[in-house]
Amino acid sequence: MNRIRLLVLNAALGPLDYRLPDGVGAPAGSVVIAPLGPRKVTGIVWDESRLPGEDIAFERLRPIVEVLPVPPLPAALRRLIEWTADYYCAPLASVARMALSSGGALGGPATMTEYRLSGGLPERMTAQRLAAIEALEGEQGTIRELAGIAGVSGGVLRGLVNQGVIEPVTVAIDRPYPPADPDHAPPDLSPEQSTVAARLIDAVRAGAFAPFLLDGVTGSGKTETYFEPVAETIRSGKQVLVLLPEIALTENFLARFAARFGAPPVLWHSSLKSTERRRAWRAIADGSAQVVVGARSALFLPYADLGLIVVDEAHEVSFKQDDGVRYNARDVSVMRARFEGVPVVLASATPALESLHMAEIGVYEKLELPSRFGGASLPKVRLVNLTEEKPGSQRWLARPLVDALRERLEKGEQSLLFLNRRGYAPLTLCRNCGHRFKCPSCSAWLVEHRLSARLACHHCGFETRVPDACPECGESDCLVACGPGVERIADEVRDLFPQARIALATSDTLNTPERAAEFIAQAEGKAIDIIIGTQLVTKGFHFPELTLVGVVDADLGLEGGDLRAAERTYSQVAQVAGRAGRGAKPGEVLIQTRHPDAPVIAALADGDRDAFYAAETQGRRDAGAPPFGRWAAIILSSEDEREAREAAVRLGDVRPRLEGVQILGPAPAPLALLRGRYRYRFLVNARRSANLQGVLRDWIASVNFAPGVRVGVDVDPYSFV
Ligand SMILES: Nc1ncnc2c1ncn2[C@@H]1O[C@H](COP(=O)(O)OP(=O)(O)OP(=O)(O)O)[C@@H](O)[C@H]1O
Ligand SMILES: [Zn+2]
Repeated sequence: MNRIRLLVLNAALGPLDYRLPDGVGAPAGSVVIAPLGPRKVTGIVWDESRLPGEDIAFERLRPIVEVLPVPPLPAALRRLIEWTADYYCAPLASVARMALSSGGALGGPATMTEYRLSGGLPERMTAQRLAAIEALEGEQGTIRELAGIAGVSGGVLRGLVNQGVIEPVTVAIDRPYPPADPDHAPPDLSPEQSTVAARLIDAVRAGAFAPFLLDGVTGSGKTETYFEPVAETIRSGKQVLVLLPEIALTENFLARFAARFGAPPVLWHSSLKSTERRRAWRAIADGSAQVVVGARSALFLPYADLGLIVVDEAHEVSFKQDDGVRYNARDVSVMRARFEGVPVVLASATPALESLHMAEIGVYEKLELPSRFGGASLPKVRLVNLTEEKPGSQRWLARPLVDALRERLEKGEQSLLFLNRRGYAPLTLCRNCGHRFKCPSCSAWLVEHRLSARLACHHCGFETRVPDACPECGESDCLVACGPGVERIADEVRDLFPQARIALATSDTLNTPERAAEFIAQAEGKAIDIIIGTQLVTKGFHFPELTLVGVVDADLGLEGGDLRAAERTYSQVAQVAGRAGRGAKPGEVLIQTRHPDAPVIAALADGDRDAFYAAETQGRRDAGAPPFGRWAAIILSSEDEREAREAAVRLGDVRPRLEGVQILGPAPAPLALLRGRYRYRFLVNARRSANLQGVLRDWIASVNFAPGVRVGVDVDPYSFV
């Protein structure tokens, strides 16, 4: 049959049928270009039975324009796309788009011109030319790259090209990646690690769906351990996907990976250059990319032959995507493994409650690494009660923490201060008239960044110079910073210890892989005494000389009515605490708090993870919260506040009244204005047995919204703003 059904990559369009020109084959999954009115669209040939469409007579169908030269998306990936769209109430096209996230790659193989020495000599030899020719011996690259190597201008080299001294060569753009060697440098695993590795290797060999929770304390060597099943997968010729929560972590990971396997893995993240993105996409799709390390967006790529998925730091909230398709990469990973029929490993020292629950009910197999590698012990934790030990005015470090820092400085050991707040101060106001600096397009305060002399909105990216005078009353020298951010803590530390070498580690300072690498090198090389950082430094890093961790404000995360506030606080503090004492010297953790009796703080002080999870589990059970019940949020937004409100009221008027489904709202969202859009919110709490997605879909479909209204559905929401 040369009739095909296309999933067109445009969320506003339904499936469309086309005709295949004679002699053209396009099995399901093929990526094609098709005419649409006067335009052309990209589409994916979809299984007709799974995508109901209109019945249009064959004669009326238009022929497609061409089949793109890429492998068809495999069936397992098509099933994953369907599942994700269905579960997260997202348009199929929006999910499918994530699989085709390199426009360049879809064009097929391409070539470029590189240059190398031809062996000839110039008519007139100059000292500069001679030096360039010597430097380029054995090199090949673009004129730009060669100019860099030879330390001359491109003009000099082009002169040599004209004289035939340097010759052009045509090469494929997508050079193959250097192969990883599974037996390059295997470590000696501890007995504990070996047991876990052996179990995972068995699962790789079995080649069937098997979800694992790798629950190992900080510093237990989870990475070293899961590298063994990675090696086994490479041996079998299949591909591995390792998901990491943050690009800042990848530098560290890449170095360890290269040490173990003799070559770097293939990287995937949103800030890849388009040529790298193209090269990676094609290698993933043709199966030559052995190990892909990426952010959550790597999850939807068209792996030719996946053999294993690892989600490292699986508890991390950044696996949850909060715009576009709102999905949780941790959960979708498990689904992908299921459709692919391969093992998946969720690794963490502080697993999400949902993951632990799955292990408890026997769905995930739990593998444990209960002790640190190499005999290191877990750090001692001490609470600093801020209601008793008050820091001075405009100061945030209490006496015990200052003393502990001093002690480390005297001993030449490293400390880390953690405060999850970028910038200098979260709020700036005018002493004269009380004016507070607000974002013009969000209901949020502007955060002062002193390093860049700016006031910035952390929600929409709006930035403005710090003014000399108050824009409201015109008074100068009257602006006051309220509360601390990491930059302000750094000032305080500088004040206390002028001789200390200090490093700020935030997404503002470590915003490129080079800067992250430099920071790691300095910290490992003992060139830093005190690190002051945000959540960026809470995980993954291994600095053997670091013996003190100070949590500046453990209560910060508990503010705001977030469903997971306690869990997030627990994991953040436990993770950052886990950076202390990983080497030979024991570590100590000081937690500053105003609520030493709050269950989560007490559990952290006692190192009693089980008690914390037990209490948290009970709380969730009582509230019908996940994993015992289900949550979803609906957010209606519009640039016009009245339009948004009216849409919310109309949707509220037709709310379904069903057994086991409770609907709260509409109410203005806590972030009532975001990026210039007014937002109203419903929260839906359903029993596990209810068909939550079906209810949401029918309900939303029953209202015709004004064109300016956007309807966002967030299934299993993390952020309640
Ligand atoms: N078998 C081993 N042989 C040699 N070194 C090891 C071994 N296992 C772990 N290590 C080293 O111990 C340190 C801690 O390991 P790793 O960073 O993998 O721990 P982790 O469990 O991922 O910790 P976290 O959850 O805190 O990030 C690393 O420097 C690692 O190289
Ligand atoms: Zn803003």
